Amino acid sequence: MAWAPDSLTALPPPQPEAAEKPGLPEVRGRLGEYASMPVLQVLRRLSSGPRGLEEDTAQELLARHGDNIIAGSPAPRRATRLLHALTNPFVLILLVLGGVSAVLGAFGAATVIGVMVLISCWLQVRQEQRFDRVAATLRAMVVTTATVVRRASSDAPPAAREIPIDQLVPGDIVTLSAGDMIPADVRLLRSSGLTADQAVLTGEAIPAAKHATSEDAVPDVSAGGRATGDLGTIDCPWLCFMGSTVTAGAATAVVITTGTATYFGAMHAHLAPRRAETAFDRGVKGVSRALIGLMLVCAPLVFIVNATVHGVRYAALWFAISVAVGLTPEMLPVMVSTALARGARAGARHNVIIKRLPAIHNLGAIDVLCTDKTGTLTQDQVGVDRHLDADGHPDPRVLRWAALNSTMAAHGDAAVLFNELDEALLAHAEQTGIPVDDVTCVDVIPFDSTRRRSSVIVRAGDRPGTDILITKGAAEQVIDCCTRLRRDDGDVPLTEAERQRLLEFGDRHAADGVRLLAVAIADRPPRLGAYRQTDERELTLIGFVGFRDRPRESAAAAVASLAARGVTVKVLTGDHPLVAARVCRDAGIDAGRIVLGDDIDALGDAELGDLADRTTVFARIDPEQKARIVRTLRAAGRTVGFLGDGVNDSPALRDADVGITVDGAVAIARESADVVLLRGDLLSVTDAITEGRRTFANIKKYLEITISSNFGNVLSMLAASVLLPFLPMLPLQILVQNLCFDLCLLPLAFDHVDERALRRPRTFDSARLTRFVLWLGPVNTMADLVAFGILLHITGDHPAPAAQALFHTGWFVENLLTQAAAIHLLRSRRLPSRRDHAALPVLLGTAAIGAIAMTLPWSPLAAPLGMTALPMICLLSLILVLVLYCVLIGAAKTLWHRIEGRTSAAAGPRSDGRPATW
Ligand SMILES: Nc1ncnc2c1ncn2[C@@H]1O[C@H](COP(=O)(O)OP(=O)(O)OP(=O)(O)O)[C@@H](O)[C@H]1O
Repeated sequence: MAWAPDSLTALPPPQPEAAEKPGLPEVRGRLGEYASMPVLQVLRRLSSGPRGLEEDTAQELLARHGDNIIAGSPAPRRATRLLHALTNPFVLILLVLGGVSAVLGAFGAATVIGVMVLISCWLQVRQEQRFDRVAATLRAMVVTTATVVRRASSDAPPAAREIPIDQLVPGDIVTLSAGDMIPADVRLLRSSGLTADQAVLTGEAIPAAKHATSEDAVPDVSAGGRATGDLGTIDCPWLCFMGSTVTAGAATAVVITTGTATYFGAMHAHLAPRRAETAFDRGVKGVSRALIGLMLVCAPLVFIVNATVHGVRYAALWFAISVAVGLTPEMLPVMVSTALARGARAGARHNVIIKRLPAIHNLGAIDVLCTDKTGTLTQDQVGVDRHLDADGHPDPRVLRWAALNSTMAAHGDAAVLFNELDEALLAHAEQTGIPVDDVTCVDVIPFDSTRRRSSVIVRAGDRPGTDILITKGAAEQVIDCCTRLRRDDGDVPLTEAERQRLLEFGDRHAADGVRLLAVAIADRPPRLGAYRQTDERELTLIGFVGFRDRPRESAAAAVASLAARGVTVKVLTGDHPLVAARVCRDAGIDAGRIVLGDDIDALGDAELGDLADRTTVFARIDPEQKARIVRTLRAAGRTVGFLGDGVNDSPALRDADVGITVDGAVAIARESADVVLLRGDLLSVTDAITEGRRTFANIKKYLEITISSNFGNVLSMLAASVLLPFLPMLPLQILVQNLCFDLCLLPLAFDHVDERALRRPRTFDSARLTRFVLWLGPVNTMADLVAFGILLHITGDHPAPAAQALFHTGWFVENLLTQAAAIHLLRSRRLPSRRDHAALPVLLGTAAIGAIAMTLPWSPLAAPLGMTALPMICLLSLILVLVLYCVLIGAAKTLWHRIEGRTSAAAGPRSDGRPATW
């Protein structure tokens, strides 16, 4: 199913002018009209021309048409958010329990439950609003732009410049090249080898060929009996549509419609969200379901035991309801969104922009990072190092042909493909004074990562009547198309032995870290029709140009730090295997046996998954092979991050658990990625992963502490039901205590995290969480049982109702104090110390619980809550129980980590980087 690019959809509310949304038939009709007109008429209708709009006119048009955005996703109103919060399963459970309490006449309990619902919903609405604001701010830092040709005034020359795509207006002239997002619905004016990925609208993965009609030709609408409306469809070759992307080639086009009036705007409601459910969503859902299950088992059990032992059904029911409320983690959604928003803000401080907030969890869980080579392991400062003839002698003529190929790639005013190699060639040609403007361009067969070569066809003034085809590209790929070889004394046939020699020559340079492009040419008779890839044959090889890109100094340290964090780095490159090996060596990566793209096509998914697990470097792979490697690694149970910045990386960026790109990446890479690094090196990825783990560690802490503590309480209540002749705590008191505990746990989202928790990939593991709760919950109960014994001993002489009030108050105080202590004792692997202590918000939260416990029984609220002041002896005894609890829980936790550590060690070393459970 198609997905919608973020920069077009996740936008602020629509402007009034853009609010009227035409339907699909209307949009198609309008596009069909434009498609059926000659180009000049299209330009006249839009009051535009090939020199572009004047800036003032563009501003007027912007005011009239509104921003070029899709008015489909206004921020939900507060009431909608509130409704959403009310339908959260935890809140629904509370509402049901509150309703039942009210029907049974327990108005106090119903009121406290109502307060809990209100607080939980209010916090959730507020937190969601903050969450959206953080997400919008971060997205705004990754602006997608379009290249537009405009004039400052009517007599000023046209100038091309980048503007945010939301500023485009009908009539704007835009230039498109590989990797660009098509920013509006456009009619092509000129094009060269253009193909567009329209999957966003059609779901069809194979790019569609697009071309302009000749300048003033009226498209033949009668051909095939096509009505005007049909021309407004996706299939129309001279229209390109907002949201699709240029996969190859280049074009100049005029904007026909923008924003909601585009095809994409009309379709938007029917498009799928950006991504399906993530591992994080599934994890939160799984834990929520487990908690609801626990509550559904425990609460009836408490009711049955109480009703059987004491026979008081109503009281037992209220009590069971309160237990159920206590077990419901209604603050979980608030906690999760608070932690994610904090993580995203912290990431931004490290120059890491997290475009989709739930991706933070997946960042922390990454155990394999697949990366391309240029810009991550190298500095992306490519320079021409050598230019050699076919015999390996320096030859400036080869440089000139190669530079001509690069210059002509800038065909008309649109760059067909202009990557770092072309840039380096042109810079070098300029420096050395080699002329590259003495020919005219006839056609371009653009570069693509599967062919790994690009061709241009030129005419030179001194060779009238001949088209010269110039091809440059990966040595093997160009040599494959050659039948002759240029020598000083003339061209000779390319024999098999020569072919082998040339390939070995290429390998020798590659082993030295030099990217070698072969350059070949051929004369062709002039023709009217376009040139195609099949014309790249029977060429004459004239030589090679070699490039160097210095290794990034930080790469080795970054790779080592990723390894120390349990993340295996794999390099997926379209480059030569020996260049890849050299770059890896410089970056401290042991390349091992390098696997080539051609070797994996015959493999089934399972075989490839296995091979990918064992392989560090894949070379000469095309974009689909990159994506397939990522998919098979995921299918084999790995959590895969993919770091890339090119057009050829976008399928893999989308298929990875977390797509990571850099700020200077092509638009489609930035659209496909979840995370954008403002500083493009691997060290930023380490920062991003660490932030992901920190966020997840805090969510995990919240779950461990709240569930183990509540579970311990349930066990204590069951024990009390059997041992005591009365309920151990009043239902209302359970609810108040639960409310205090829940609120004081929220600051855990801002807590410090133990360095050890950041060392390994982490992911949701319900089984381990269950073991943790089953191990530590009963320790909680042990302390409670001691407290029960002491309280029974103290209350022995008192008359019954007063004794019960004292008992209830005593356990209320003891329970709150032990819960506050549990936050500090369980929040980290280590026991609290000066080096490892809670963050200030957590300290304040627990201080608040302590203060509530120590003041409530003496406050005016004591009587309504059925509490009484505690005698000093009782208080001191409870403090002793608290000390006992701290010793027990500290020992139990240390033992737990030891046993779990041993179990994981017995299960095998984790040098493979597989995610550790928490
Ligand atoms: N502009 C170009 N013209 C001709 N050939 C090129 C050009 N750019 C790259 N090539 C050739 O195509 C090969 C693959 O390039 P591609 O850009 O697909 O690799 P990549 O996976 O992006 O590489 P990296 O890992 O360095 O980012 C290069 O090794 C080179 O031989």
